[in-house]
Amino acid sequence: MAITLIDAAPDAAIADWIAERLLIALGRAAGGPERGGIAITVPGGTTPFPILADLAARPLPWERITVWPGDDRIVAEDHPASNVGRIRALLQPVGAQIAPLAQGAVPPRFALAWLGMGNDGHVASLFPNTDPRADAPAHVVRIVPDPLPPEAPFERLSLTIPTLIASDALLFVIRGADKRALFEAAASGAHGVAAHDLPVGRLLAAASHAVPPVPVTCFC
Ligand SMILES: O=C1O[C@H](COP(=O)(O)O)[C@@H](O)[C@H](O)[C@H]1O
Repeated sequence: MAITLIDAAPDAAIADWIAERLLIALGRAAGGPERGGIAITVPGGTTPFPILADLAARPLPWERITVWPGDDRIVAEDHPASNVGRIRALLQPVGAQIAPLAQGAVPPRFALAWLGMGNDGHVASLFPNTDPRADAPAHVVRIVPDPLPPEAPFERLSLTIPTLIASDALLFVIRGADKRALFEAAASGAHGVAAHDLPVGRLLAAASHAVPPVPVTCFC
């Protein structure tokens, strides 16, 4: 599997990596059918926002970038738990187009699908008990986590594994030794079926089986 693990890096170094990938993707898109535009997806939760703030301060051509949340909590945009509200607050002022999730929406191919991961191995809002599996649709789904995560006890909207692997590259940014161990287990299967069967494991497996395989980088 084409997975590159990069040891815990400061937010600025991760922002450097992302900015470089965005510029490469924008260069490829110039003159293409999307008239030079690209779409990316970014995570919610806590980890991404300092990195997004760093990126927003950089002179990127944000007006050519459409940003989709990878998942969201079903709350008003001005609620502190709204991923799209926090993403919009940072990136709309610098010119990015923001695409709030809507149930049934079909996302574009992403130049970069940036993800976090929960302690339970959830990615986007695909939780172990509620992730649509073999029949996962290629559109945004509504999910009721079971149990509701105490830190954000809301119903969710989420991209699915088929929509996430319709990307040129996957990026994970995760923090902490426990999450790193879980990610490595999911990637290698070394801890058996359980880690592979988590949403993160199934996403990594789908990325590796895609044609061509989707490259994965993890800052962890
Ligand atoms: O609920 C969520 O949690 C995960 C992980 O968040 P973090 O706070 O541990 O970084 C996140 O990736 C997801 O987008 C979010 O909605």
